[in-house]
Amino acid sequence: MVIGVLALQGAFREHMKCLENIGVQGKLIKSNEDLEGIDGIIFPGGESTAMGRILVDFNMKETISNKIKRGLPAWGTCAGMILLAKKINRTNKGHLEVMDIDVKRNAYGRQLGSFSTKEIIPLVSKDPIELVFIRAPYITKVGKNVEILCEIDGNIVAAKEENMLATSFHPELTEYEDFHRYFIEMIK
Ligand SMILES: NC(=O)CC[C@H](N)C(=O)O
Repeated sequence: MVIGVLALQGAFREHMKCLENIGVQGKLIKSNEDLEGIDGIIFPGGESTAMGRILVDFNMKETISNKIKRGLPAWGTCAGMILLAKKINRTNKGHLEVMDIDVKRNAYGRQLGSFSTKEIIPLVSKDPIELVFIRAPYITKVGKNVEILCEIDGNIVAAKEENMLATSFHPELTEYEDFHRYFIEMIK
């Protein structure tokens, strides 16, 4: 199994390390050609506007969006979740626009709104795992096929829809690999 990690900007190295830790081969994705031969793709945290613009500049936006719509498993963490969302901040605009969620950017405020917490996420881990939120978004609305995996203080921070997974937080920045294992199980 080979998991692509979008490597245009943001915390892609951390996701590569987590994949290595669980014995899964990662592949840095910097062009459409790199998309060949991958079994899934991860969109890391970073700046969604920057990543979205580079996807357009590199002519990757439609290619990736179509692959996900045709079933390529995809997981977005923080900015990566924003890339997947159909709607951002109640506009009708997104980036890849593949997952039936509306997201609010910088939902906890900007840098000062960053925090971490330990939670049990029933479908993902039986023990509490650390969730790290950095200038994080959250989901404000989900479509009928979206399964909510985690809510904190009434805000949706993790969800799944068919072949897609979205987390407001950064599992790649913690020692907990439960979400990476969960994503791999989604693919198997
Ligand atoms: N840690 C992150 O990925 C921050 C996301 C960033 N605030 C954005 O809106 O794109």
